Order: sequence, then C-alpha cells, then structure tokens
Amino acid sequence: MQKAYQELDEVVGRNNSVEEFHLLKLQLLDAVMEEKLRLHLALPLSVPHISRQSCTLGRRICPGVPLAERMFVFTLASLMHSFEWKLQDGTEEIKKAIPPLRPGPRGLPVVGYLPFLSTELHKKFTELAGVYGPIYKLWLGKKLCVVVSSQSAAKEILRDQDATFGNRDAPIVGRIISYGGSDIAWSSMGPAWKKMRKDTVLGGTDTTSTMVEWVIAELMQNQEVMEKVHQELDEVVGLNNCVEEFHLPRLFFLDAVVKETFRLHPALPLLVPHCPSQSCTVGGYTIPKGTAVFLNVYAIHRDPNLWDNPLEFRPDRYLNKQTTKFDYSGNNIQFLPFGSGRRICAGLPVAEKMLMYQLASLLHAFEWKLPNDTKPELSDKYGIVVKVLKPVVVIPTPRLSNLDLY
Ligand code: HEM
Repeated sequence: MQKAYQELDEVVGRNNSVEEFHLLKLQLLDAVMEEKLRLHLALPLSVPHISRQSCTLGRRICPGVPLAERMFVFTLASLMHSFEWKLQDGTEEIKKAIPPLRPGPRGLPVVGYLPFLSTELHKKFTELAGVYGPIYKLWLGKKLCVVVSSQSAAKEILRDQDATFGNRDAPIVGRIISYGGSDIAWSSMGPAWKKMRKDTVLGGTDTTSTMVEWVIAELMQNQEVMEKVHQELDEVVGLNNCVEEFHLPRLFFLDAVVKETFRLHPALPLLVPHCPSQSCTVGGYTIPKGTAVFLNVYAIHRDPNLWDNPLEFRPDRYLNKQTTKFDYSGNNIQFLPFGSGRRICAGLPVAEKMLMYQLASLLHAFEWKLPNDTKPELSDKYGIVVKVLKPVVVIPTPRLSNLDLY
C-alpha cells in the first residue's frame, strides 16, 4: 500500500488529478492488478465452451480486455491518489487464509483408518508417507492424527514449537501404541508430570532388553563387526579383567554398533504421540489443537536423503569425525531413538549406561554362535516396543582365560 501511494505521488503528484497518460507509468499498480487477477479470478472456471469440432484455442477470449484493463487501473489509481484508506474502527485485520491440513488416506465412517492398520504400524505409516508426503492426516476412530516423517517437520515440532507439542493424548491412540503402561508417558505437562518424571523407573527394562537382543541379532548377521567389537574389548578391557564402568567411555566402536542398531531398529519408532496445546502450523500445514501427532522416527532413520545406504548396517558412519555429530540428546533431528525436547526419554542416561554395560560384559565374556543351520531373523513385530520377531537363540562359549572371572 505504501509503495503504491509513493508511486502515485511520484508519477501524478499531489497537485494534479490522475489522467489517462499517467496510467502507462504506474507499473506497480499494474503489477498489483495482475497479482489480484492471479489470486482472485472473477470467473474462475471461465464461461463453458462447447467444441463442435477439433479446433485451435483462443478465439473466445474476453473482447473487453483493453477497456477493462484501462478502467480497472484508472479507477484504482484515482481512488488511491485522492484518499487514504483504512478499515472501519472495530473491524478486525483481514486474516491470512489458514493453510489446510494435508490430506491423507481415507477411512471408513466412525472407525476411520483403524481397520486398515496392521500390527506393523511404523511400516504402514512409512508406506503412506510415500503416497501422501511427509505430513499427512488420518482418522483413527474419532481421533484426528497427523503423521510426520521428515526431519524438517520433526524439528519444527520437537525443537521450534516444543512447548506447544509437549502434551500427550492417551485415549484411542493409547490402545494402539502404549509405553509399558507408564502413566508418565501419557500425562500432559504440569506439576504432576514434572514430579513423576524425576528418577521413575518405568517401562525402561523392556526397551533396554529388547535393544540388547537387537544388537546381538545384528552382530550375528555381521561377523566382521563382531570381530572388531571383540578386538576393541580385548584392547580396552583385556582378557584378564571384567568390564568395569570406567571402561565404557573408551569403547567407541561398541558405542557406534549400538547407535547403528538404534537407527535401524528404534524401540519406539513413532515415539509416544505428542499433542499440541493449541492449533499451530507445521511445514505450512495446520495442525489443530488436540491432534495426536506421530513422529515417524523409523522413516527419518531410513531416509536416503539423510543417510548413505540407509538399509545397510554400517557402524563406521558414527566414527568419521568429519561427519555430523550423533549422540542421544535429540539435538540432531536426524537421529532420535530417545525422542527430543522436553518430552525426551526420562531414563536416557541410565538406559545408555545399562545398555553399554550389559552388552560389553556379555560380548567380552563370551563367543556367541548361532545353532547349526540357523540364520538370524531381523524382522520386527510391533508391540509396546518393537521387538525381534523370532527370539534370537545363541550359544555362548567362555572366552576369558581365567574362569574365576565368571
Ligand atoms: C533402550 C532404552 C530406551 C529407549 C529406546 C527409550 C525411548 C523412549 C522414547 C522414544 C520416549 C518418548 C519420547 C518422545 O515422545 O519424544 C521415551 C519416553 C520415556 N521413557 Fe524411555 N526409553 C528407554 C529406556 C527408558 C528407561 C530405562 C526409563 C526409566 C528408567 C525410561 C523412562 C521413560 C519415561 C518416564 C518416558 C516418558 C517421558 C515423558 O513423557 O515426559 N525409558 N523413552
């Protein structure tokens, strides 16, 4: 508006009226008119045409174009040149159009998309992201849900709008995905949540033992990696000692093995659904207050735009100092096995240490072999946490020189 007034003052001046010869010089006003016509067409569907035979296009263009164009700019220029315009007192500012919620798969009345979900919820949601994009909605019963599968949208939720998305919503989603019956994971933010969140030892044992199983399953599949783990343990701990807590920070390769296992098999691949306390915009789309938001960490961890050969088990990717730093803090939204922001896993420090200690001890003390003629099975099954489909059966053989160490 200010620019249009400025142009009129320069071209017409305050002591004259707008005349036809001024119009050619009013370039900004002309551009305003074109932009208005692009966004708000007077006849958005044109006047229907009937073709009697094959023909070329363009014959029925509006015959009044030259007149309409001149009249429009002339009227607008005269009105704006002569007056300042403002909204009547008490009128609200014209609000910008609220972007819609991104569409997703259609469901059935009442039950929504529930009948189409399998037990592999994270895989189904990833498959749907291929069709509907990185943010889409779906109804689970009467609950509106949004699934987010891109790093940038996850960042908006977990970092930029962390306070808004810090709440939880249990009801129907809780029947599909729950976290060990842990009340804290479902409670909305507030004093009770803060109190519970302090040192609760809930639901953590299942996730930790499941991750031990996944690491062993991956190592059974990757014998070269297993050898490197043993080599590191022999160097750092030695065959005449037991693993102690002070050894853990020096086990860089084992740490990378654990991280790579978390990347491919996050225990909670959709985290615990977050729920915005007010309507907000993510990635240009509206997420209404109270929506259950699933963050598809499984998809982000396997995104080929973020990871080289994402389906390969390659612990080395965490050891290259040149590449991005990966830890469990959730600061790097590319790697989120424990979530991020104010609802990050409350047991993270203890879980990380427990996992490393258990694995280092088991791998240091024993050689592990699969029973004859068996192969490790790396499929998963969805439950409270995502587990190895078939329990891994492995045979241990002592590898320490001194049997008194056992
Ligand atoms: C391998 C082990 C574990 C993994 C992978 C894991 C992962 C997670 C994830 C992904 C969340 C949800 C974060 C979000 O929604 O943004 C979470 C929440 C939580 N975890 Fe863990 N966890 C583990 C072990 C533990 C342990 C050992 C404890 C307890 C000592 C624990 C206690 C909790 C609690 C209380 C919450 C809810 C936090 C809140 O909503 O404020 N977790 N965990």
